[in-house]
Amino acid sequence: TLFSNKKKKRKKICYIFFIVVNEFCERFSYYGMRAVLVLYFRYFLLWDDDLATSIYHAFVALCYLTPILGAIIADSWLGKFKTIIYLSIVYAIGQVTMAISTIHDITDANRDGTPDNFTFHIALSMLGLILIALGTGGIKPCVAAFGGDQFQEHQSRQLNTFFSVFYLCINAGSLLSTLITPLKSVASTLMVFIAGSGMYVKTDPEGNIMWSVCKCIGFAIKNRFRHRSSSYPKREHWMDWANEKYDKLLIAQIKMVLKVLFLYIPLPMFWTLFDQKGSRWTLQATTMSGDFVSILISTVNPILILTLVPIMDRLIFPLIQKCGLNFSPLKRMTVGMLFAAMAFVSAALVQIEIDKTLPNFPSSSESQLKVVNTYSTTLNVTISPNEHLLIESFGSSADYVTFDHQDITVSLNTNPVITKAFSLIKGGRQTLIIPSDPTVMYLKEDVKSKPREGKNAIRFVNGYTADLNITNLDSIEPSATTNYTLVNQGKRDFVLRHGEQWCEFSRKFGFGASYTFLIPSTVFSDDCESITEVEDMKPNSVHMALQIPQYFLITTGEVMFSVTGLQFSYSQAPKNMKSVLQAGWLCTNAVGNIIVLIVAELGKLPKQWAEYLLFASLLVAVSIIFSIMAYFYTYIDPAEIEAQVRKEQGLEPEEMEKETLEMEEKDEDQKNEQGVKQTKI
Ligand SMILES: CC(C)[C@H](NC(=O)[C@H](C)N)C(=O)O
Repeated sequence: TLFSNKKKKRKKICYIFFIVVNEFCERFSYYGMRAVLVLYFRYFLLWDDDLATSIYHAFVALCYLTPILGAIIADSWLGKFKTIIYLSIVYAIGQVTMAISTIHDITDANRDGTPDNFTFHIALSMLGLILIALGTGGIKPCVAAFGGDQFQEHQSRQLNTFFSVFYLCINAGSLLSTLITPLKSVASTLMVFIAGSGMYVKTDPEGNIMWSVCKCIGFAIKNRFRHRSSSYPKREHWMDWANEKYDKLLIAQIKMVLKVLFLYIPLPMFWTLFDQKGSRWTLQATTMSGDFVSILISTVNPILILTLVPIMDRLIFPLIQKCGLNFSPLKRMTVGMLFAAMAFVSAALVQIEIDKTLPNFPSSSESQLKVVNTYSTTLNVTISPNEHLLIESFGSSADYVTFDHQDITVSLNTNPVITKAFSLIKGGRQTLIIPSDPTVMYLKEDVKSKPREGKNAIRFVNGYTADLNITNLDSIEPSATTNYTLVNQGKRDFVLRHGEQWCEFSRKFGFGASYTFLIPSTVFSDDCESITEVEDMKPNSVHMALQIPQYFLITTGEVMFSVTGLQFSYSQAPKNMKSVLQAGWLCTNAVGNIIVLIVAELGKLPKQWAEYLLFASLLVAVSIIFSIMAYFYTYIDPAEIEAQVRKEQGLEPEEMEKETLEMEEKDEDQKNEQGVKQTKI
């Protein structure tokens, strides 16, 4: 017996391995593709930021809505195993379609590097994304529930460990996703999953269960309405009004599912905060300094998950249990929400620090102006009505001057005095460039937000007497100013050239600054030494390491909320509705994403820190509501309830046991048979 038990255990570990590796590969593919999706929209389809982010969030939301479809297919028709196989094929076709849509040569007849027919590429990529959403979302509830199905009722501890390992694999896949191409991983997902085929415990679908559930609920509501008069005796539960027509077992199962789904109503708020990691927090990072921006953003969450899940499972939760505290799943989820709220408080505090260092940008009714003087002497600049600036040669005004009107007149104390009228841009920042011939002074538009991704915006004013060529820039005419170019942090070299003459100019950049470099007429004679720099925008000074506490808090929250939610959704679902409840759980994520899309993108508060605090307060309020709902929730053992109902229906426990035994024996025979077949092959 001992030997056969050990053998069974080893076998189980083996086929659980196939399932978790399958999840690893799938998440690898999904996150790998997701990481480059916004870039594809921005730089291939040439969409603007807003459209790219909206379509991205809509795609993510779709990926978490399609689980309902997958669950219906699995529980009512194909069973989980076949659903995973077929939808994985759809998934792979989606990835191939998406990959084809990125080949610009297909419509680039004139070979200029730009596709000629954007509509074709957009249509193809949208089709690809829909197929991917169908594939990834469709299989998601099935894989988790299918993994859970491999355990027996008494193995609740192992089941919890399975879900923790399952979650670890999700995050390991997400972490490594940038290293290997997504396409290969979809193919390997399928192969890994099929490889374990002969070993799995496969539960059969029980007819069109979803249709029966809907009909049963519909009947209960109709019947209740028909018997609304007080002369009819009350029933314990409104679903009991379906007793006349429907099987007691089905009604009991629906009650279990509805109870859990009701509990899920407040949960999307957690995901609303969680999903802003990828949007608001990423933007926050671009206003900070530190040279690990991209690494931090894409890897900190999965790395923390990989560390925190084992710590929680092996240390924190057992310790809490040893202290005699009952840290039930719903309590864990509430605490998880509070951690997420704390993460947003931490983000707000960081934002307040950042705001102290940010430039004072103009409001929509104001205009800002700076003056740069490349004339040969110091100038007295008067901007009507009463702004007087003294600006040295090859220098600039100390900071931007803010005007609440747009029409200004500028006078220079040259001989004769030069006066010129300008109209400033409302809500904009501009620089008045005074060249060597001040009569042609002109306005140049400046950046009015922090350069993206911590880059630096730089431009050059040519005070040299002839055209100049600068590395990576078009040639600049005398007195002209280049447009901004974005450069990365670190030391950058520029070579300035005019005919045979050249000199090299080096500059070390921080993060998120903006500079105007003034090139004097002596540039070649002093080997670029005399180039002066005007700081239009200071580099970021709040270090990105300050974001670590908020990532730590939200990930701790995720471990408590998400891993527990996954286990809870499986354990509280009746046998034939496991995937449906997994899908319901995933839907809370979809709704959270939709809220981000609507509330966070449209209803922006003027102060970012205030928005963070608002979200934190909302989540605290929601977690209080959830804890009250959880207080009234009684944990159930679905198998026990089902057995009890069966017993009430007259099916003797011995018969049931016999039935179970027969099924187990059948399963074992089937597996042995397949094992023999495989050996023969
Ligand atoms: C959406 C889920 C929370 C889960 N994501 C993660 O675990 C992230 C990577 N920490 C998933 O199933 O992708």
